[in-house]
Amino acid sequence: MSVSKNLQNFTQWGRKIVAVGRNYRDHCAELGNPIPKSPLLFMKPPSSYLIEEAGPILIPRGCNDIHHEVELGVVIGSKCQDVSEKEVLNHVAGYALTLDMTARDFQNEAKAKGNPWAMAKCFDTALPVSRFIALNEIPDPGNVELWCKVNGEERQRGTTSDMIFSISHLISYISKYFTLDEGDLVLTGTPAGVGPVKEGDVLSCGITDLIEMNFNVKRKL
Ligand SMILES: O=C([O-])CC(=O)C(=O)O
Ligand SMILES: [Mg+2]
Repeated sequence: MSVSKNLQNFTQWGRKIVAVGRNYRDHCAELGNPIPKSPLLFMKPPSSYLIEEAGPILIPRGCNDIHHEVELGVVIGSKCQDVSEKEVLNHVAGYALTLDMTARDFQNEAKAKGNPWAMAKCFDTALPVSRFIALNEIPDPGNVELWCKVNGEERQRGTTSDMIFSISHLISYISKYFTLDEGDLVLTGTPAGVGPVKEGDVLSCGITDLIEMNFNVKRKL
């Protein structure tokens, strides 16, 4: 599809972000979570976007266990409402490399109490994001290798071919319940290897042979 209205700047559109959790078996196993029978969805706000030039990832106040989760993001190019799996790729404008930063201690507390995950997932700088990646740069989104390093040491390496629910399935499923609009972003879940970063660390992640991004980590004062 053609990319309209300067979608390259999708982070400035202020559009919604739908995140998928537990979409890789190895990540479900490492956190002791069951394999979902249907996609597990949560939201992140546009205020959590962090581009590389904008400064460090800020550990939220009171958080003592913030985790990296490298994920492939899908940028929606046109309205999706009850879209079939076959039609999904006609509505995709491009991609982005993302980090679904997670305050794991806040999330564990929320899980134990049966509460929502907003405090764990929505804080400022919780969504480091790359430049817009055009469709032709990722010819097969079902076979993309993602990696993540902390201070140069590899922590995550996985491929989107290991997703439990494919990108087509995820976007079709979401669109049956709520409308996705041009400029929205869908985070597709993280492979295994999630773990903590601390103040002073450098967090790097990439898509093999395509893109890399680096962020300093600081504590919010
Ligand atoms: O916090 C979690 O483990 C759920 C999640 O976002 C993911 O699997 O990517
Ligand atoms: Mg995630």
